[in-house]
Amino acid sequence: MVSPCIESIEAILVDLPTIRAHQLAMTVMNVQTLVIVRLRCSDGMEGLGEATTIGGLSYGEESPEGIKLAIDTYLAPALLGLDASNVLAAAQRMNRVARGNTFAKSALETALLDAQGKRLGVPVSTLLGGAVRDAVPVLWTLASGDTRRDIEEAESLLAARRHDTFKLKIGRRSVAEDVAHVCAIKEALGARARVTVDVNQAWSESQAATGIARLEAAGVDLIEQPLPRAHRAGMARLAARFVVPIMADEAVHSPEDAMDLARQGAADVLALKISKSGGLYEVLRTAAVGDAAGMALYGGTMLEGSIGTVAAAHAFATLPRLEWGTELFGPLLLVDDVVRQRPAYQEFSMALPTGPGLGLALDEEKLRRYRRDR
Ligand SMILES: O=C(O)C[C@H]1C=CC(=O)O1
Ligand SMILES: [Mn+2]
Repeated sequence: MVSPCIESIEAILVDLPTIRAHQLAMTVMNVQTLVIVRLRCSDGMEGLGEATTIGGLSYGEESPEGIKLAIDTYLAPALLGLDASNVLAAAQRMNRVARGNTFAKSALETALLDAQGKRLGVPVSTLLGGAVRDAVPVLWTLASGDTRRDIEEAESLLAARRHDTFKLKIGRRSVAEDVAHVCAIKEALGARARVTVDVNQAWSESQAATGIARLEAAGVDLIEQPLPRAHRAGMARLAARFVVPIMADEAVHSPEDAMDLARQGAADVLALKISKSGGLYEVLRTAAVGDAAGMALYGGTMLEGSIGTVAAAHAFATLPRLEWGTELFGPLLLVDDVVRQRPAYQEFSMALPTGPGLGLALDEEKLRRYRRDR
């Protein structure tokens, strides 16, 4: 059998407005930029991939423009001509030509997996060993910046049975203001919803000690990345001090990070993201280390559109234990997308598409409409 080879790779910047302002500790988003990867193979198969960041360069080291540059200039030329059906060999080549740049690598690996799944007529989750669930639980992030509006949003999503867990983005305002905001929302929702917070590294250890004590007393269920990512010893002291679980997000990018966090007792829960890990295989390796160390797992997002979100869902659907569910709501934050059918959300979950590959098809007209270089 002749192996199909990788013939061309395109990285396209797509700008999509959000349904409302999304306020995080480090930025306010009104638009999300998707880097859409289109990978064509010599057997006619086409694979799709996606990478996003949050607020350009304000969240992490990669930006949409930088991801496109890394793909166009370094990663795509290194992949052209390789066997399109050997995803791990392609990943190894990418790691040889570029350090880091995990978001770009994740988008390319996703496109290879999508093409390979279509080639074999099976979903991406089947390529990864098989899905153990056909839907993943999905929470919603309340981040309008306004307490009353957040409560209304939560009430309507609870009534629609779309979400029953809400993550609040804090760390923009003072600890006292943030705590008051969270407590008001938790009090309004009571036992009907789980409430978690994401501080996105914004607190010092003493601010965290004060803030978490109050949030724990108010019944908040989970505290995400309260301290800067390098401050693992501080995270370990917080994890030992409080009963409410502490989750690592920015602090965990790799299996080695997961191992070190486990050794230090610096997190009870790990937020997994295909973008941080550099792809689906690597996020599952990170998950395996955390799981083996007794840490609970959570499927995270970089607020991707449908393509990146569904890719992550295929990986998370294969995890034996996914105690904290996922936050794969990215497509719901966008007014539109570049696929023909967006993933379906109901009964507090997102259903995994069942078609070959990712199970998604590009909407050419929408791609033309929203691409930056139109
Ligand atoms: O977890 C993050 O830090 C990023 C992201 C996930 C949900 C959300 O609203 O922002
Ligand atoms: Mn986070």
